Amino acid sequence: MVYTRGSKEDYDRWANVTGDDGWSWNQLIPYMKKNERFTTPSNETTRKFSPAVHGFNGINTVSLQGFPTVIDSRVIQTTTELAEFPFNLDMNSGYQLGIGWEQQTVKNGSRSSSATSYLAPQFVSRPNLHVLLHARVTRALQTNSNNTFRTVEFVEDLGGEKFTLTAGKEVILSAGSIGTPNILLHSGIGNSSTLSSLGIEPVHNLPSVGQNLTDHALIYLSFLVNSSGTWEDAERNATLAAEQLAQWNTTRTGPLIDSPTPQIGWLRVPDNSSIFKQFPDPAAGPNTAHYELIFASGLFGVPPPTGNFISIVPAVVSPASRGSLTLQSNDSLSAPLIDPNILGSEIDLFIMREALKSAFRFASAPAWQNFVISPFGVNSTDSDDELDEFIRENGGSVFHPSGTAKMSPKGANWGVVDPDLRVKGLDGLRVVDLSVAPFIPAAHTQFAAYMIGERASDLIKEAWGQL
Ligand SMILES: Cc1cc2nc3c(=O)[nH]c(=O)nc-3n(C[C@H](O)[C@H](O)[C@H](O)COP(=O)(O)OP(=O)(O)OC[C@H]3O[C@@H](n4cnc5c(N)ncnc54)[C@H](O)[C@@H]3O)c2cc1C
Repeated sequence: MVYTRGSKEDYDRWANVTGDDGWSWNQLIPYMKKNERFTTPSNETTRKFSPAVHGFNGINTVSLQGFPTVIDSRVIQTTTELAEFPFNLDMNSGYQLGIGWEQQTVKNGSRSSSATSYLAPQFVSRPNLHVLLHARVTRALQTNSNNTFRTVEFVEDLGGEKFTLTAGKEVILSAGSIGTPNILLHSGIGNSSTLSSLGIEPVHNLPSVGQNLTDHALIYLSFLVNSSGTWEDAERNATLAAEQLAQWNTTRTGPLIDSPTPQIGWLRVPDNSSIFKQFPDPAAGPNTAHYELIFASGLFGVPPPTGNFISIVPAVVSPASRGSLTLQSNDSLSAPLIDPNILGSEIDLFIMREALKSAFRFASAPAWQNFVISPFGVNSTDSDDELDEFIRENGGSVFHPSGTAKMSPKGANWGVVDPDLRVKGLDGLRVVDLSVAPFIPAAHTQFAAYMIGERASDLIKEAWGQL
């Protein structure tokens, strides 16, 4: 439900690297507005966002926090106390740096998603749209000639009969950053020699398929606090939890109407950090975050038997590390091998360590006096080695896999799709999902997925003379 766009520089980098200005921030603005229906809770004023940068008539609802938490005023007060954490009225303006109110894809207290927006009942009932439930695509197949892939093979029961469908115009593959390269590889589209060694007939040599897997790493960092009113109250009290759920079920009010993160920060390590002597800056530009701080009034995961907690969760948002997705067998229903390689690059570990220290500094501002007791499970005085151990023991993913079928300029000998999202060198097959992102944006990634979908719909209409 976290709705963040990233920086203008993130998308301008897409445009630069693909040679297609249509992927730049300014060119994507109409799609941002087409996607977004910004709504404000009735008690809200403009003090939490900038109306100028939002769409109010789109399809997917974006809103602001609707229920207060015990951290709200303290987070905002800290932005007036520590200069390194400036307030940013609207992190979705294209300039993301600073601390501000989170925007969330929530409509009237419930999650707004592609299922409730683009596939809402009035759309899913269109006569020219057929949704097959429980169907799993196994491969794209050649249709007529070598270079044309307009046929899709799928099963309805795992291991059951295989069916095929052939599209009149083209096939749009939208299986996500894991599913899409998995299907392409089983179709013989990938690194030909690797596919041969697995017993898959190589059909089209595209070594970049499954490479460039990029994700955001996080650490669930919590602090013991001297306060009630955090999630743990309901987690340890079944009656209170049942009351909150009943309130949400009956009136869509109460603490369960929001995403868990009322504020977010986007920050950079200092430009003169020693690490930049060894590594280039992985961010898209000087106004793009290296790391994020995610604020929450509770501990993520199962809480210990006693104590109340808040979280300041650091995440590395412009990572240099790249993982990969490969196959373990030629069985198109077997799971792929995923190597996330999170924090695999030394600079990502450095940034995560600095982000942890930044979270400690944030929690030591005067605003948190007599509230924060101590970090939980780690000490702010720990050495770099101890922090690295804490990171390695507790690191995880923000669940933003991207880039495994990345775009490259037309004619490039690397990449998987052209800037119009057609698979390089093939006819009839287009990829429309986050796998085409050449770089992961410094943002939670649903927005980028929506932008790819919105622009793709125009590219497809244009290709078929319907724009
Ligand atoms: C737990 C979690 C929390 C997240 N929270 C946020 C958040 O708060 N904010 C945010 O911005 N982003 C969030 N994200 C990230 C965001 O959901 C993704 O970046 C986004 O959904 C990617 O869109 P996509 O279209 O590329 O892929 P997906 O949304 O993954 O869509 C791919 C679809 O293809 C289907 N599929 C895959 N393989 C096959 C196959 N072989 N046959 C048929 N169908 C197939 C899948 O079932 C899926 O429905 C979260 C992700 C996760 C997992």
